[in-house]
Amino acid sequence: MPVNWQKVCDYQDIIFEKAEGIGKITINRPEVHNAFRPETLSELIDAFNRCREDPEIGVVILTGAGTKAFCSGGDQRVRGEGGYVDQTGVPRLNALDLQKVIKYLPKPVIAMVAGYAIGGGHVLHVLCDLTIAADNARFGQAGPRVGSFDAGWGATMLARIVGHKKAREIWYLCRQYTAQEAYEMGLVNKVVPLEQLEEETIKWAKELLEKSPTALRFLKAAFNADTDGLAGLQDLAGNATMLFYMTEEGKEGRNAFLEKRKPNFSKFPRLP
Ligand SMILES: CC(C)(COP(=O)(O)OP(=O)(O)OC[C@H]1O[C@@H](n2cnc3c(N)ncnc32)[C@H](O)[C@@H]1OP(=O)(O)O)[C@@H](O)C(=O)NCCC(=O)NCCSC(=O)CCC(=O)c1ccccc1C(=O)O
Repeated sequence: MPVNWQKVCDYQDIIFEKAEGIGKITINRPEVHNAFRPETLSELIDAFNRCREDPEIGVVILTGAGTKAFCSGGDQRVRGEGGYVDQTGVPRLNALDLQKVIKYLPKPVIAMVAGYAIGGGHVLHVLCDLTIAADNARFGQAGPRVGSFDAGWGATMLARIVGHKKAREIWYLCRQYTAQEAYEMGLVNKVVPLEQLEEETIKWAKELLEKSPTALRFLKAAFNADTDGLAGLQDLAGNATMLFYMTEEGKEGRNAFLEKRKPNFSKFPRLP
């Protein structure tokens, strides 16, 4: 059954739609294989933040317009000195800000990849929770060929996923890998014929929507905490605080303060 996507709001470089609990964000610059410029990244960050705020959305799909590319990374035409130059003349590296937003969105993000996922575009799919690839997908890094590198999550998360030897090969040699090769190295979750890509991705999204949102939220935070040191722990701990605020024990502390009495925590069990 096809999903009846409804546009959420207007953007210049992206399309943001939602339906049936799923947010779908599409990089819409097919003339440059969906390369991103600073404005694209600002819009993506805005759309992801809206997904975070929207209680109707439980899963987000990130994709690229057309069948030729998911995303080919930074738009080399606007690369200046010190970053990618926006329309006001300011050089930016705001792909890094988008990476944080995807990684810390407390909802699963699925990369739906047809065609090229290259350079900074490849890093985006690496940071998504899951990747569903069409059989025409091609994956790779391009930095050392074009005088760039992502020595943050772009390198280190990739190594966590495919292992150090393979990650070094991918980054140092800038080769491209087929969808099947990416599947075999654990870089994508499923490969399907191009014409089934959206149907299969929606199937995975709906399966996620049947699961406990709090369980998924904590699992995502735990996977982040494993790699992100104190920042990851801060996020995991924030989720724990959110849950604690929902308990009677948590509420007793607040109520006692507001009622100007001593809190009575004696009724709460000290479980083993
Ligand atoms: C993806 C290709 C291998 C596809 O090749 P092919 O099918 O032959 O198509 P083309 O004819 O090359 O491309 C069609 C059309 O698109 C234009 N185009 C493609 N990619 C880009 C791009 N990245 N920027 C600008 N334009 C692009 C291409 O010129 C064609 O247009 P015409 O008008 O027809 O000429 C191949 O396209 C390819 O290799 N593309 C470039 C890949 C690449 O080098 N990407 C950049 C890597 S570096 C990067 O992404 C860093 C950005 C980043 O995220 C980052 C990292 C670390 C810190 C901070 C940041 C940050 O904030 O940005």
